[in-house]
Formats: sequence, C-alpha cells, structure tokens
Amino acid sequence: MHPMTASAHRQAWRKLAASTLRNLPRSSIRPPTAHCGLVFRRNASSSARLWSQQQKVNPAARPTKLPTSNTARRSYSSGAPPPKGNQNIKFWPFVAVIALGSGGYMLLVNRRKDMPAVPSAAGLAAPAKSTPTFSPKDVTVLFVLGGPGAGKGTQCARLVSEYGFTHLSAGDLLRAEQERPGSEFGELIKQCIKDGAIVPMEVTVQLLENAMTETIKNKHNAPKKFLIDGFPRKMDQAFKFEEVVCPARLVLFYDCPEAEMERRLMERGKTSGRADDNAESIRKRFRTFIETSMPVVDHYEKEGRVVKIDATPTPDSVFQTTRERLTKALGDKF
Ligand SMILES: Nc1ncnc2c1ncn2[C@@H]1O[C@H](COP(=O)(O)OP(=O)(O)OP(=O)(O)O)[C@@H](O)[C@H]1O
Ligand SMILES: O=c1ccn([C@@H]2O[C@H](COP(=O)(O)O)[C@@H](O)[C@H]2O)c(=O)[nH]1
Repeated sequence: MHPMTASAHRQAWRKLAASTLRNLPRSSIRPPTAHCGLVFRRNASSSARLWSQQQKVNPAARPTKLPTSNTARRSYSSGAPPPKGNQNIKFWPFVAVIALGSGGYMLLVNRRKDMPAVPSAAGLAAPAKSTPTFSPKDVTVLFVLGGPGAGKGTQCARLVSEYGFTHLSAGDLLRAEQERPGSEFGELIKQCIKDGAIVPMEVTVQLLENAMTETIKNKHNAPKKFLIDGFPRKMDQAFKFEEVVCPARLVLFYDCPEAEMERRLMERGKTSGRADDNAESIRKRFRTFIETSMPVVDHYEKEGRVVKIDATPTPDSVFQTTRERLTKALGDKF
C-alpha cells in the first residue's frame, strides 16, 4: 500500500484488527499445515512421530523371514527323533498355519506399499460450513490481486474515495495482528512476512471475516462493499473464504512486470519501515507470487471472473482504466 495515501486508513484498521483476534474462536484456528517454516517444523516433528508409530504397527518394518526354518533345523539336528506315528498330524497343520499366515502377511505388506507414509492432513481442516456468513446478494466482495508492489493499495485507496468501498488489506490485518500484544500468532506472522511466505489461511480468513463483521456492525450506513486486497494468495484461502465468508463477485488483477515492481518496492522501502521491503524479502515474495498466487489468478480467469488491468502506467491512468473496466463488468452501480 502507498504509505502516504493509505496511512490513515491503516491506522483505523490497526485499531480494529487489534480487537478482532481477541474474539477469535480458538476452535476455528486449527493446527496449521505447511506454509511457513515455523509451522512446517512443528508438522515435521509430528509427522515423524506419526511415521514412527506407523512403523511400529507396519508389518513391513518387521523381518521378512520368519524363524520357521531355524526352528525346524534345530528340531532335526538334536535330540531323539519324534515318534513316527504322530509326525504327519503335528507337522502339516503347523505348515498350513504358517503358509496361511505368511500369505495374509504378504497381502497386507503389498497393500501398505500404496499407502501414504503420513496420514493426510484432511483431518485437520476446519469443519465445512453449509453457508457462508455473508450472502453475495447483500455484500459485494472484490478480490484485488497483483504482484508485490503492483499498486493494489494505491488503486484501492482511490476506489474507496470514489465508490465507498471498505478496503481490507490482508497484509495490513496480519501486520496489526503481529503487533497486537499477547497475540499467539505474532511470531509466526513475523517470520512468514519476512520470508514472503503465506500465513496459514485459518488466521487470515478469520481476521478478514472479523473485520467485515465489525464494519457491518459499526458502520450501519456504509455500503456493504469490500475490497479484499492481497488476498487470496493461495488456492486453499480462495476456497475457504468463498465457502465460509462470502463468494467474491470478481477479481481485479493488476498486472505489472517484475522489474517495475522491484523498482517501486525498493523506492517504497526507503520510507515504509516494512520488514519485507528489502532485496532479499522481495526476491522471496516474487517467487511465492509466481508459484503460489498466480495459480489463484489463473483459476479465477478460467471461471471468467478476472478483470485484468495493466498496472505499468501512472496511478491516474491505471485508475481510469480500473473505472472503465469495473463499469463494464458490473454496470454503473457497483
Ligand atoms: N502506477 C504506479 N506507478 C508508479 N508507482 C506506483 C504506481 N502505483 C503505485 N506506485 C508506488 O509503488 C509502491 C507500491 O505501491 P502499493 O503499495 O500500492 O503496491 P501494493 O501492490 O499494494 O504492494 P504490496 O503488495 O507490497 O502491499 C508505492 O510506493 C506506490 O506509491
Ligand atoms: O493473505 C495473505 C496476505 C499477506 N500475507 C503475508 O503478508 C505479506 C505482506 O502482504 P502485502 O499484501 O504485501 O501487504 C505477504 O508477503 C505474506 O507474507 C499472507 O500470508 N497472506
């Protein structure tokens, strides 16, 4: 976000977001999956535990040779021979039991070969809600996407003044949560932001939902129109938000070459105070954007929900195009 045009807005949201996670139902924050280093390490150790537990019960971990032949050899090599009349009766049932057991055992081993070493993370997912909190009939949500420094915040500030949207920047909400004294997610968010990694979706989706709820509750007369800036950055976030919070009307995608984004971010970094406006973090953010966030844009593009705008010209020119394209997509009243 542009530090000058959006600072007042940020202040307001910092205040608001400081209260949001206080009300966060703990049950809604599930153990996160592998997004950021910290979480991954936690999951890696529990995976290792699960794996070792599985090995204990996994027959594949047992010796494949059963001690039958040794036992047999011992019995033939020492002591008196067994009574002749009983030999068939005692020996063959024993062989049959071993044969059946080995067959079953081999079957089990073969079936286990196709099983994943670690159980799926699906069990950790939050329970599905049948309907989203907000209906798209009452609430308009536009996702605003683009690479780091493409100018999303700059354009959102203008859309707020001209059309009365409420601007919710996922990055700003996360930074506010990071700074909130006592936040249990502070360290995790800090690390993710520095590494340009994605904070587990449960945290971000809940922050956004709380912020929307607060806005609707506190600003009775404000139009229920939200620009969700810098979100969703990953497919799981996109699905979860639309499933539990509100389906989005469309996606505004600001397209900008990497060299221009880098130039803008390095310039912004001189005054922004952001921990990720530096060469190393910027490189990581670009990589996350290409590998993780572009698939989200592609997904919505296939659904015909993307309005793509060239973000290279001046802010005024980009805004003019934004206006025109939005009017074309949504009509005069949006
Ligand atoms: N069209 C533009 N031309 C030149 N500079 C721009 C343009 N739009 C924004 N900027 C500048 O580029 C920098 C990044 O803009 P902005 O903060 O809006 O980007 P962003 O996409 O929200 O970034 P981030 O994803 O990192 O929050 C700011 O310093 C802003 O003033
Ligand atoms: O949905 C999101 C949005 C952001 N993040 C993290 O925040 C930083 C900064 O985001 P900006 O939009 O540039 O302010 C981003 O690099 C991510 O680390 C996130 O995890 N999830």
